[in-house]
Amino acid sequence: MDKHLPLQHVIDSIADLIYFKDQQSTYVGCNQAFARYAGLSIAEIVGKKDTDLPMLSNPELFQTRDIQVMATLAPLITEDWLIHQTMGQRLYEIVKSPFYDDANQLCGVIGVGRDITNHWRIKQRDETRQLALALTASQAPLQEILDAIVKGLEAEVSGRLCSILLLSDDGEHLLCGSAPSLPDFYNQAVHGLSPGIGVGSCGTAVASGKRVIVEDILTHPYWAPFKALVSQAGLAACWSQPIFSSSGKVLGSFAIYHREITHPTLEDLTSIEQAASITSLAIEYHAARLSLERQAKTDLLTNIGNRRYFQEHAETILQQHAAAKQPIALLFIDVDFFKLINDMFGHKAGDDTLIALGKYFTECQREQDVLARMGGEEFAYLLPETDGETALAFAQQLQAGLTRFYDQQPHLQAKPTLSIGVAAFSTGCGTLDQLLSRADTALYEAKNQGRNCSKLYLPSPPLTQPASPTNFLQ
Ligand SMILES: Nc1nc2c(ncn2[C@@H]2O[C@H](COP(=O)(O)OP(=O)(O)OP(=O)(O)O)[C@@H](O)[C@H]2O)c(=O)[nH]1
Repeated sequence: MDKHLPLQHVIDSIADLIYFKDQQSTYVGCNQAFARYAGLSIAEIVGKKDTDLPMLSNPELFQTRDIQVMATLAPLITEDWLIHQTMGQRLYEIVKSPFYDDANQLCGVIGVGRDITNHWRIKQRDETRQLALALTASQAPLQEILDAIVKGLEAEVSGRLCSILLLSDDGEHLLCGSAPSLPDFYNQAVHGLSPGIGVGSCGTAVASGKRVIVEDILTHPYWAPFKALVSQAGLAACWSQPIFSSSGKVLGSFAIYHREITHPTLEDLTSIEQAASITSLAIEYHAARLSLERQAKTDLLTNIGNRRYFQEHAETILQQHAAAKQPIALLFIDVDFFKLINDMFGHKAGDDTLIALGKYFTECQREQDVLARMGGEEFAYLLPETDGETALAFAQQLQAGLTRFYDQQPHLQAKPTLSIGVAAFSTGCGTLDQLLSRADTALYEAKNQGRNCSKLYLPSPPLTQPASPTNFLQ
């Protein structure tokens, strides 16, 4: 090997960008990599200043740094975005050092720039992942987590617009999960579309379970039905990755759009895959949490709300009624002689009766009512915007309709009657405990009166006459 290779030949073999400037910040030389990046020849670069080069968005800053390096005689390391004609913006770590001639006199600045875009993108993606995990662990709303993932992916590469579409539970529709940078009219048009081959990149990705790369939307058959829409939104490319659950079910799609016709790099493909995988984790965790919450508030036997569910809802509704001074009522329902059913037919028959009653109460429930199994053979209804008399009428209807319901349940061995205590606050004012306690008092009265009836709690009237021995004698 030639020990005296010319310097130019040596530096041309280096992939980093290398350049030399004189004390006036005028280029005196560079390597081929630098010239290629600038889109000029080395000869064209020599004699130019930073302001003459197309790759710098802030050339004045670069010249100021040259002056700083020459004044301090110390190297300066910075990270800067440079504009590339075809690759867009790239992040470079630039090391500027003072440059000395043969006589060891300062004669300018030498700079070496290394492309650290991919390294930065990985770091950026890792931060997005950490943020999404932290938000998920802190039980943040799903919307907030999806927005964080989308914004993190957008920040990775300038010009990207990301979106998450979620597949509805019935698998029939695409629902907008997060797309903060896409125009509202576009999101509204996509929301509710049915996935299918040829329904844009995302509809196709969801339907096929495969990644769909469309580099030029306007010429691609998958986008034919949406040309006017994407033109209006100014979108040119869309790469879409299906989001899979841990069991392999498609949950939706993660998409990256560009405003110019754009081919994905390997790094882009890794990026979209990782975004889809962290999105899947957030969606599944959220669904598991919702399911746990639902289970914690559901009575396992009858599948209606339990006491915890009732209390949470009732407290809030009561407060709203008190503020609006609206009437509100409560029905406390107890199955008559239920112990006898267990004793005569066995526990399973008792369970079947409770399940059937849960179904009956659900059928009779109005949309605004809160129904729950309070424990054992006790059920309750909270009846918003209902006064005592109306609630009593509803309780009586429940009892009257029961025979018809039982007629449709031939499998039931035991068909017991109900006793119902009714209580109401005419202006919504009072605590839930007070309302429950009054309904319980009324229920006690119904039981005492022979069961199979409803009683409305009436506060005892104040005594107008003191009791006298004559009264007792009567
Ligand atoms: N099968 C079944 N029985 C239950 C369940 N929960 C509570 N029970 C039974 O329900 C019965 C309630 O009995 P009691 O409170 O004495 O009331 P009752 O027999 O309905 O009599 P009255 O309320 O006075 O009409 C008890 O025997 C409990 O064991 C359940 O989930 N399934």
